Amino acid sequence: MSSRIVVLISGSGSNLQALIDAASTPLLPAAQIVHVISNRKAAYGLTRAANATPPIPTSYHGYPPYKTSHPADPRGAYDEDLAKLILNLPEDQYPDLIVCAGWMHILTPKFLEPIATAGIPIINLHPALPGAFDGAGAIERSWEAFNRGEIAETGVMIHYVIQEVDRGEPIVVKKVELRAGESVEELTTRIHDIEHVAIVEGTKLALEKKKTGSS
Ligand SMILES: Nc1nc2c(c(=O)[nH]1)N[C@@H](CN(C=O)c1ccc(C(=O)N[C@@H](CCC(=O)O)C(=O)O)cc1)CN2
Ligand SMILES: NCC(=O)N[C@@H]1O[C@H](COP(=O)([O-])[O-])[C@@H](O)[C@H]1O
Repeated sequence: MSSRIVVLISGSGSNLQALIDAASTPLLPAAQIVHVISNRKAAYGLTRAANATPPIPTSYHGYPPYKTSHPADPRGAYDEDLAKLILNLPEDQYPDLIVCAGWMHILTPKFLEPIATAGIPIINLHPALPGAFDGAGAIERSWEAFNRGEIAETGVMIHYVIQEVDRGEPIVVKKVELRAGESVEELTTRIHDIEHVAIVEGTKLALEKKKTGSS
């Protein structure tokens, strides 16, 4: 029986593509990407899902309308509906695991709590080492810190998602050495290549941990 993975994206989807390519191979055995959700309509990751064989169902769940429809708590209402979207997926798309793969939206308890109640772990890819450069723009900030002489290495991690952003238990941590004279673009390319390996490894481990009850 294949494990079912729902992937949340916001952009190009190169990490989603790594998961698509690895699913049901020895890199990620007995697993399938069953649904992709983007908070940005133009995310190329939605095209990657549509172009997969077989095509992967997708949803666009945009935030802007909630600013007017729910002025008191747009983020909470958005997150509540995102949880309902996932929990109401048909049986063959109901996830064993949710993977944030370049998902650029901070998730509140209005999402985290119903998903936790349903027993669905959430993991996230973050291009930094545990406890460093939490939040968006981590690659750029680590490059700047290196060039200020503050750090000598950065990294990529896959971690469980908790309310405190990027502070969930790490599953995979890969260190990345920083190189004098390297541009931020060159560093970004190196880090992206490492991300594509880490996200497959982390997803495999998270599914194994769920099966053995150790997550
Ligand atoms: N509760 C949690 N939510 C999220 C986590 C997490 O660990 N706990 N991980 C992030 C992913 N992420 C870094 O890995 C991250 C992404 C985006 C942001 C952020 O500041 N987002 C802004 C909007 C930015 C934009 O739209 O460009 C926001 O949500 O207001 C921080 C961290 C996913 N969520
Ligand atoms: N805090 C999370 C974060 O910053 N994630 C970043 O989003 C990119 C998504 O790329 P992709 O859409 O090509 O997978 C990733 O490369 C990662 O560095």
